[in-house]
Amino acid sequence: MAAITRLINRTTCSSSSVSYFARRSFSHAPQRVDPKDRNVQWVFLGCPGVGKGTYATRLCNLLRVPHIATGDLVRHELSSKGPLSQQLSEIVNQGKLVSDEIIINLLKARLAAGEAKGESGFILDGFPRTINQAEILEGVTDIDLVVNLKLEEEILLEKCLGRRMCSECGGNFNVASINMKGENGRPGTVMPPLLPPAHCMSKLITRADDTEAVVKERLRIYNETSKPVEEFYRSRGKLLEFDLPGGIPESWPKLLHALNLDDYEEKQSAAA
Ligand SMILES: Nc1ncnc2c1ncn2[C@@H]1O[C@H](COP(=O)(O)OP(=O)(O)O)[C@@H](O)[C@H]1O
Repeated sequence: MAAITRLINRTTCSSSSVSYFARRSFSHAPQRVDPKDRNVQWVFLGCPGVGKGTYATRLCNLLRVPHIATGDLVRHELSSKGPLSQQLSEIVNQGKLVSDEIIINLLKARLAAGEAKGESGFILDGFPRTINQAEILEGVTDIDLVVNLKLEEEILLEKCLGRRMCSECGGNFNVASINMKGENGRPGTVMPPLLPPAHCMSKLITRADDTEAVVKERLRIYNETSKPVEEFYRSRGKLLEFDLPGGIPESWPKLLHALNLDDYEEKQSAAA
């Protein structure tokens, strides 16, 4: 983690110098820690609404690694009303991507804070979202695995519109009830709502960027800008494609199986 923070530290001048540095950093590769001697370094990819945050959080709790979501870093910056917040709110509320430079700075600060606490490993959620970001990451650290979560676009829209957050505890919920019939050999998808406990019910808020127009724009940008990141990792043999079969009870065990972690949960609870 120290190496990634040090190198990202030097990538903050402009997006063109960022990619220049990313390329250069290959020839000055830092000492990379053998995967045996550190925790996992994984990336979660997927369209808005697919559930990256939900599954990444669960895996982070299981594997005891930090969940680093760049969307959370952006929202935290927005709510802090700091110098960047006005600029960020305009970008985010239009469904656009924040510049690579800003996002790298936020990530750098998050990694430095983690490093100070002695964190090891991570699951990145929402980063990288451009080829430039993927190159920067490749220039500074090893990514072991990239999980690409997939769902039908129709479902993604409904799920984004159903997202709710408790303004008090920060818990994430979803009021959408998905019941999509199967057709042409494709199985149907049932995803029951993920309702909050009674004490959160009156405190639910909706993200300002979860309106229909903004979600459609985010999906468009994902397909145009972030989809190539899938190919970036596919060509390096690191991409694990995972079609979500349904809601959490159905998908979670299958995801653990796909990650060769079937017994991990039981072993962890037995050891606790
Ligand atoms: N890696 C990134 N690069 C650029 N912008 C980002 C990145 N991660 C997050 N953002 C900004 O934060 C917003 C919210 O991100 P996130 O919570 O990951 O949303 P989503 O629901 O689209 O997955 C994005 O629409 C974008 O404006």
